[in-house]
Amino acid sequence: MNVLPQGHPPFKVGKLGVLLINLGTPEGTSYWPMRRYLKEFLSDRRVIEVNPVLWWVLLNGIILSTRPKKSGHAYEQIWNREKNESPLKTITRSQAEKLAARLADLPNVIVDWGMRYGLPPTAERIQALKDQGCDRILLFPLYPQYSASTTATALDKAYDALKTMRWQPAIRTVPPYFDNPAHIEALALSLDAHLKTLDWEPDVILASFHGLPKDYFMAGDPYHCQCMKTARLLAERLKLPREKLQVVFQSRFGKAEWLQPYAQQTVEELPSKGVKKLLMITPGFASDCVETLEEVAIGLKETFEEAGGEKFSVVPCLNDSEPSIAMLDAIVRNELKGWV
Ligand SMILES: C=CC1=C(C)c2cc3[nH]c(cc4nc(cc5[nH]c(cc1n2)c(C)c5CCC(=O)O)C(CCC(=O)O)=C4C)c(C)c3C=C
Ligand SMILES: [Fe+2]
Ligand SMILES: [Fe+2]
Repeated sequence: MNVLPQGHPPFKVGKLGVLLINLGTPEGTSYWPMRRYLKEFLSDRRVIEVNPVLWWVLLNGIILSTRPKKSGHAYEQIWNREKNESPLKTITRSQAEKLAARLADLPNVIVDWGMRYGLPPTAERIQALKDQGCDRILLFPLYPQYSASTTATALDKAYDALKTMRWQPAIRTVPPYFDNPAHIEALALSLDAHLKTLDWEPDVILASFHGLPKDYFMAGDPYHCQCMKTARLLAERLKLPREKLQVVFQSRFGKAEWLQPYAQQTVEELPSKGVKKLLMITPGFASDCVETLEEVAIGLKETFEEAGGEKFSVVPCLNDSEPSIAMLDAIVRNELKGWV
């Protein structure tokens, strides 16, 4: 125990924090919670890079009056009613809890989780770790592939919080893990396990990643290349022929060109090319969310069936599965070297 001179302010040190940071999610599906979430998200200059004055007018004049209703409807379909929260939040919390249990043999490690947008805020969780005596913190943005619109903004937000601290903890950040063997292995195990639950063999497996405006790619964002590499390594690991595992990009927002091929268009065209049995996997999402559970599992299923497809299934994201927690555990232990 520290013996402090009289009048010395109390402090705690000697612990190590691991903070999982996910994107964030609305607190409810009705207009105001949806609007609050979308406003914070879509006001981020890392996400929307268009002219700020023009964007302010568009966002406040049009998007925030129409999008909350549309998105709220999508969240309604997938809401975790038992906990009254979005699945992204339920899953991220569980990932942190299970990771903490896996790391229990490491003395002094505290695992926590926070969100870039909404609750719990990253700043609050960094402060909570600091208050518990974490003088070293490993920040772990839960995005396998790096993008300025996800990884960088999550870290910016953490640095904003550090800027306000008199006594900052030492910081490490987890690099993107798109090609980490533990990640590829977890994806392969989950795809294999899912295939075993089907009584049919897919004609094609579509790996669907969240899209990004093409301009961001042209400006040097490595996201596209990292997605392609994840898909290639997964196909190689499973010894799948090249044409069996195809890459598409989903969730296009707005009218600008995004990374192609578009998921919606590809899924619509596949049945006319003889693909009647389709399996989808979403290796860019660490946790199931509205984009995988509603857009893919509900929306793209409908698209495929309406276009003449017969069988459709989606592999769940890695979530809090055993292979996923084993992967997080391996990544964290590697990044903590020299600290533990
Ligand atoms: C221009 C807008 C957007 C960019 C760029 C963008 C990049 C991007 N997003 C993810 C991961 C997720 N996005 C999610 C939801 C979501 N994304 C956008 C817009 C952009 N994303 C919006 C408006 C929304 C909200 C839902 C909607 O209104 O459609 C989510 C899900 C969150 C949840 O609560 O479930 C994730 C995850 C990545 C990986 C990415 C860039 C590579
Ligand atoms: Fe997004
Ligand atoms: Fe590339």
